[in-house]
Amino acid sequence: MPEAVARPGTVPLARRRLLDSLGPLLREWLPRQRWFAGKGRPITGFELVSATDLLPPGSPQGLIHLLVRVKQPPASAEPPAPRSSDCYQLLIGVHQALPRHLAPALIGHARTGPLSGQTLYEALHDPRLADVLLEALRSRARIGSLCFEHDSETELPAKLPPRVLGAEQSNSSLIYGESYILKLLRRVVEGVNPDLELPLVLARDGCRQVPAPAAWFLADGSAGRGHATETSVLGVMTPFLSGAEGAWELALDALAARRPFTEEAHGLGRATGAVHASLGRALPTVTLGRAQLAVLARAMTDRLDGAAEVVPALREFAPRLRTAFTELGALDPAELAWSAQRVHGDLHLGQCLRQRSGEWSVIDFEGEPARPLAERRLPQPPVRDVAGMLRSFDYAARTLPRTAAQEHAAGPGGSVSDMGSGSAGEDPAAAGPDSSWYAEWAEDCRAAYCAGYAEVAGRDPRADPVLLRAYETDKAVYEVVYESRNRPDWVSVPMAAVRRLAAAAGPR
Ligand SMILES: Nc1ncnc2c1ncn2[C@@H]1O[C@H](COP(=O)(O)OP(=O)(O)O)[C@@H](O)[C@H]1O
Ligand SMILES: O=P(O)(O)O[C@H]1O[C@H](CO)[C@@H](O[C@H]2O[C@H](CO)[C@@H](O)[C@H](O)[C@H]2O)[C@H](O)[C@H]1O
Repeated sequence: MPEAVARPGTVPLARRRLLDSLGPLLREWLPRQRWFAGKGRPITGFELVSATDLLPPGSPQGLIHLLVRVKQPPASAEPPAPRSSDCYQLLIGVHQALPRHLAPALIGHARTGPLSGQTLYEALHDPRLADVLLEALRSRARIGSLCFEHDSETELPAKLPPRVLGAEQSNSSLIYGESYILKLLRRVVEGVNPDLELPLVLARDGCRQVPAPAAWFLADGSAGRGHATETSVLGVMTPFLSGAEGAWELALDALAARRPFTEEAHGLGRATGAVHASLGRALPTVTLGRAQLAVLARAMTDRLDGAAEVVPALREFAPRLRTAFTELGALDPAELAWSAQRVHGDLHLGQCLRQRSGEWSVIDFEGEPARPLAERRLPQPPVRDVAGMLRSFDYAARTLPRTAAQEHAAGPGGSVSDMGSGSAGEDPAAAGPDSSWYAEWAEDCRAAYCAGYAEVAGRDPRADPVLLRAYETDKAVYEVVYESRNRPDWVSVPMAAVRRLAAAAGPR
């Protein structure tokens, strides 16, 4: 079954005709957006799920909130399930003539349909329109099927100056007055979204490692639609940790200065342990029996098989990688110290921020965006997150030497926008004279992280090597697919791990 996306309600005909104006422009514009998940597949059509005017009639400019389903042929053997359409959240500004400062936000000039003659642009970049969202959150507005909410303890100030977060991300974020950050989810799915669900649960449990949601907005499936559908989370606002530094950047800085990162890794392990302890307290846990292990092993094997269809370079390693999953399925559950519980689901260095106080925060509980929501919300052994972080230390240690080599090759003033010419088959980081230093750096981080985790969680992930190896392998396979779709120049990074994990499996 394809994943449920927000279904079209009774969108009036006049509104549906908006697509006559927008469709030709979106066809060009969408594939250029980092957050567009359907890159590399042709767009065969659009379907309007909802269109909501956020400004009153007669305003000199327009702000249309859109949920649009984008029809595309499914990728061949796409794991985990073929999807032929995704629903995206768009905020479209409408102007007669676009002011110069908004030029980079241009989507295009409508030539047909009801907006013919108007200039359409990405409204997040327009401070006046960003303010409309803030006001809606402040006033708990209900506009059409959109429901804006804020936490009852939170008094959101008015007129906070907005700016768009420049970072590469899977969604889009607005920062208001350096006090709050509003993440607008781009690919919208129906149902309880862990990106709001888990931080709310953690906040209620008193977990200090995760910023508590201050406000959010939803598309209420039952409001203004022809038939009841489920609610979809569209945006989540949390306090902005001003001056916080990303663990990914900190790790690369340490590598560049040839400094160890073990103290930081240890702190990150403790923070992960605290988040897991809180989730384990607040939400149900499931004992891992033979049947559960078999299901996990089957799912990992299926994902590997699907991934090998998509990325042919994986095929030669698949038989050996599969042994990690076979061993998982054959584990004696009595020997395992872990239960399954809710976890972060896509933990890596980019999801951890060091506050000015030195404390670590964990963000982005959306899980792996390509997986169906129901799967992302299943209880999992917490080792899954641990494996994600262990992979991330390896990523950092392989990324820095690649970047440095590129800078060197580009010469003074050269660009390093391309992360390397590495194809799936190469491992440039392994070839350099310093490769053992980088490998040790990652190994030390991994050990320090697990030690920090064990101090808080009471269980050392290294005590269950079969479980850990299975999850690391599963993650590396996911990363190969992720990179081949989103950042093909990075594929050699997870491919190096695939090679290492396959070699460690010995003869099949
Ligand atoms: N509460 C916060 N305080 C400061 N920066 C944040 C906060 N939340 C997110 N960020 C910044 O926004 C970036 C993207 O956030 P994230 O939730 O990971 O979005 P996405 O799912 O789009 O990747 C992070 O890498 C971080 O730099
Ligand atoms: O956008 P998200 O942060 O939700 O996660 C996706 O993108 C990540 C990259 O931005 C990707 O992470 C991979 O690259 C990181 C370095 O950029 C590295 O630290 C991670 O270990 C590696 O998995 C993530 O997998 C993907 O889901």
